[in-house]
Amino acid sequence: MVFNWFRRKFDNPEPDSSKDSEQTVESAPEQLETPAADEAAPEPVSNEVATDYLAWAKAAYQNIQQQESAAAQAAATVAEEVTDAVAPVLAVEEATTEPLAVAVESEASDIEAPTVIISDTAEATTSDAEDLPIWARDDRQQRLEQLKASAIETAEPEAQTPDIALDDDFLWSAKVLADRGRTPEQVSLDEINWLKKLRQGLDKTRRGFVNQLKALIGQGPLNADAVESIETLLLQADVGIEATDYVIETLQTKLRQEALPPEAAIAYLKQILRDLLDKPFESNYSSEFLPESNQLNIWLLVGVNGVGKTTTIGKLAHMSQSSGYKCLIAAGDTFRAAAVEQVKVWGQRSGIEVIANPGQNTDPAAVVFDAISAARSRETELLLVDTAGRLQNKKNLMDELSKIRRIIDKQASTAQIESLLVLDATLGQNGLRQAQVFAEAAKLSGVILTKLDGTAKGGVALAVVQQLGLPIRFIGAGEGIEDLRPFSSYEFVEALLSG
Ligand SMILES: Nc1nc2c(ncn2[C@@H]2O[C@H](COP(=O)(O)OP(=O)(O)OP(=O)(O)O)[C@@H](O)[C@H]2O)c(=O)[nH]1
Repeated sequence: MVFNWFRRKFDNPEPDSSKDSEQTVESAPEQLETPAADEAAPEPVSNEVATDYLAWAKAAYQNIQQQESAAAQAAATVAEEVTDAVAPVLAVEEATTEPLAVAVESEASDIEAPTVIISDTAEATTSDAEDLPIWARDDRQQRLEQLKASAIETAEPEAQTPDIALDDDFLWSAKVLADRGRTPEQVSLDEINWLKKLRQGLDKTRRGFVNQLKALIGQGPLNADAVESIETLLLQADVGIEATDYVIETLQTKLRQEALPPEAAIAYLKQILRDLLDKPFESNYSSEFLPESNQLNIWLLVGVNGVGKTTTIGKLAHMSQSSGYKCLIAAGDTFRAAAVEQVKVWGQRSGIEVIANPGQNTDPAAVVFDAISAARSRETELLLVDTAGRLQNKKNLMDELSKIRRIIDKQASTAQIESLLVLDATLGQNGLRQAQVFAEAAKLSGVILTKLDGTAKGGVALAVVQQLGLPIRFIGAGEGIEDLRPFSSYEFVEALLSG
């Protein structure tokens, strides 16, 4: 099923401290999370709440099954049509066509209605209730059993098994979407898969500091020792000095005014983090970030070598194409010959054309010039420009980037231009140092944070926004083509603190 990642719609926008609490699952309006700053409410803990979320997740799960079945059916129908179309030829060339017909048929039968599996991890994770998020505790095991009994569809013996499991990750992802006002009918497998990935990606950061942080904050009003410990934890997770000071001061002010019960204190902390991540939207930047349809958008990706620019171009191209935009890639990293090949491979994966100059060390600005002309003649909506990360010295790199940017501004003055700095989360604070230089050469307008999977430095997202004043537009949490998605402060903070 095609899912437009740039136009995700939520009834509950990302919570904002100036707004009232928002309604969550329709059937349980009293179970509100994401409370307003001044009326932080506890996370839902009662059995009924967990039951409602489970019921919601089950409905979403069944909906996804249906979507996947329908998609498989549609694919099978197409394959059948291909078989039919091939049939007349078969009659003429009997000897050679028989194997072909078999091949087409087997392709069709490969795409049968999906089997749904309930993962064993659901059981495994319930063995230690203390490890579970609050919303998922209590008699969850029992309810999961009931769900299994009612939700599983019997597998066709030879049917293909898709990657759907009603496990702990699914339930957590479903809750995040439910809290934003989604109905079970609006949930796509793509979103569930991404949220799972995000949650898993932030696992190290969560284990490293968030659990200790929660324990400290949950103790009630902060004394000097607790403040010092929280500061240390935040700095260890690479949240940075400025963002750490902001978090501590805001938290302390609140806790001085009123004693918040542990869950309310955590909810308030979430609010502080979201506000910090969304701060750029208060001034120069729109919270919406998407290519404008039916016109040329140019996204220039810059950053030092190895941070993941080329990979990110490939993932962005795939996501944009599958969200319905006409895309083109400019292979502007002419410094590293392999980078051109690498970006071509990514282009091939999604059937997206790559404009490149076959010569080595050619002028990247010339490639960009050609790509803009090609984009115009092909009515491209999104042109993604890869750039080099390493030149002989910093001055060369910056001169080259300035030149590329000048060409874009001149040749495509009516295009929507975005200049995105790609930062590697595993580098933490160190990665931020180059940002200023790039800001001047490329006129940065946003950040893409890569490699959030497998790092304990996920807190760097907060440092990025606080120190650079730029919004994070996308985050990468894996090497796969679907492992990059638009950034949502709500989802990020939930994965960080309640995953
Ligand atoms: N785990 C993980 N690896 C990533 C992610 N994004 C990129 N990578 C990996 O990071 C490595 C470097 O990625 P590239 O895309 O080549 O980096 P680059 O910035 O284009 O590098 P240069 O072309 O040298 O400037 C590759 O092995 C990628 O697979 C991510 O989100 N998670």
